[in-house]
Amino acid sequence: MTTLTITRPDDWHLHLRDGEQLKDTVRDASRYLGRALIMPNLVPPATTTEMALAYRERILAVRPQGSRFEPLMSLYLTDNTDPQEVRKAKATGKIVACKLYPAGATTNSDSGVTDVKNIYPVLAAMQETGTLLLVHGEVTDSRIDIFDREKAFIDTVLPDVVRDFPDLKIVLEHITTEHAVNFVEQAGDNVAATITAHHLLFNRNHMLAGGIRPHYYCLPILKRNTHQQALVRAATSGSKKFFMGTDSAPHFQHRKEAACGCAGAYTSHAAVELYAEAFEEAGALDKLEAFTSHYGPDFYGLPRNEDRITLVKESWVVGETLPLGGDQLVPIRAGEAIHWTVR
Ligand SMILES: NC(=O)N[C@@H](CC(=O)O)C(=O)O
Ligand SMILES: [Zn+2]
Ligand SMILES: [Zn+2]
Repeated sequence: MTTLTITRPDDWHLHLRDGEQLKDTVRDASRYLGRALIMPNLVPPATTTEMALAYRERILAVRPQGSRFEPLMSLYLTDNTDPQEVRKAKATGKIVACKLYPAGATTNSDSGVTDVKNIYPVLAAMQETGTLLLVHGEVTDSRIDIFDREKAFIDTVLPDVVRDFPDLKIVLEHITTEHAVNFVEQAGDNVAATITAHHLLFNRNHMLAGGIRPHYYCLPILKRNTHQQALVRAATSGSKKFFMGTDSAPHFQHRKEAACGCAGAYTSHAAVELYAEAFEEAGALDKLEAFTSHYGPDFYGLPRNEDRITLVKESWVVGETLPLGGDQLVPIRAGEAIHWTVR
C-alpha cells in the first residue's frame, strides 16, 4: 500500500462562513489542518479588529472536542479602513493579514476597495507592522472579458502596489493564469501566491463542455488547459513562492443550481487528498509536503507544524451532498471517487 507521511498542512485561504454553517465547515477544516487563514467576506464583512476577534471566538466555540485547529484571522479592507485599525489588529497577534477585494469582484465584495490608491495609508501601516496583504486579483471593469480579469489586474493594478510598497508581503490569492505564475516568479521574495486544488485539477472544459456544471463555477473562473498546466508546473516546481490555499467556498446547492448561480467551489472535505491527486498526476508527490506544509508558514513568518499526517492511496466515494447549516451543498467530486485518504 502506498503511504505518504507529511508535516501537518495549513490552508492559507479558507471560507468558513458564519452562524449555522460554522459547525459543518469547521468540522471539515479541523480534520487534519493545523491552521487556516480565514477569509473575512461575511455579511456584514469583518472590517474591524473587534469583528474579526468575535468571529474567531465563534469558530473556536464549534471546534470538535480535542481539536487544536487554529484559525488565523484577516481584516476586510474598504475605502474607509483606518490605518490605526491595522495597527490595533496586528497587535492582537490573532489577525495576521488584510484582504483586498476590488469592489464587486466576487462573493460578498460589494464593500471592497474601489481604487487601490484609497488604501495607500493602510498599505503603509501594513508594511510597517508586517501585516500581509492578501489580494483577490481581478479587475471589475465590465468591458474586460471575465477570462482576462486576472491578467488585467496583474497588468494595471499590481505593479504599482509592488513598486510603492517594496517591503509589503503580498499573496496573490487563488491564481488561475500563466500570467500570474510569471508575475509572481519574477517579483521579489515579498510576493507569493496560493493555488487551489480545483484550479490544478480542472480547466474550463470541465465546467462548460457537454453541459454547464455550476459546481465548477468559482472566481477567478477556470481558464483554458494551458493555464492549468502552468499552475501545475508552478505548484510542483519546488518554488517557495507557491503554497496551499484551497479557497474552499461553501454555497447552498440551491444557490449554485440557479439561473444566476453563486461563485465558489467546496473542497474542504478532501483538500489535501485532492492536491495529492494533482501532484501524483504530475509525477511530483515528492513536492507535495513543501507546498501544503512548509512554504505557507515560511512566507507568513510562522513556525511549521511539528506533527505529521499520513495519506494512504485508498479510494473512497464522496457523498452526493454534504450538510451545510441545516441545508446542503454539493462538494467537488460529488458522487465520485477520490484516490487518497488521510488516515
Ligand atoms: N472564490 C469564489 O468563487 N468565491 C469566494 C470568494 C472568493 O474567494 O473570491 C466565496 O466567498 O464564495
Ligand atoms: Zn477571491
Ligand atoms: Zn476565496
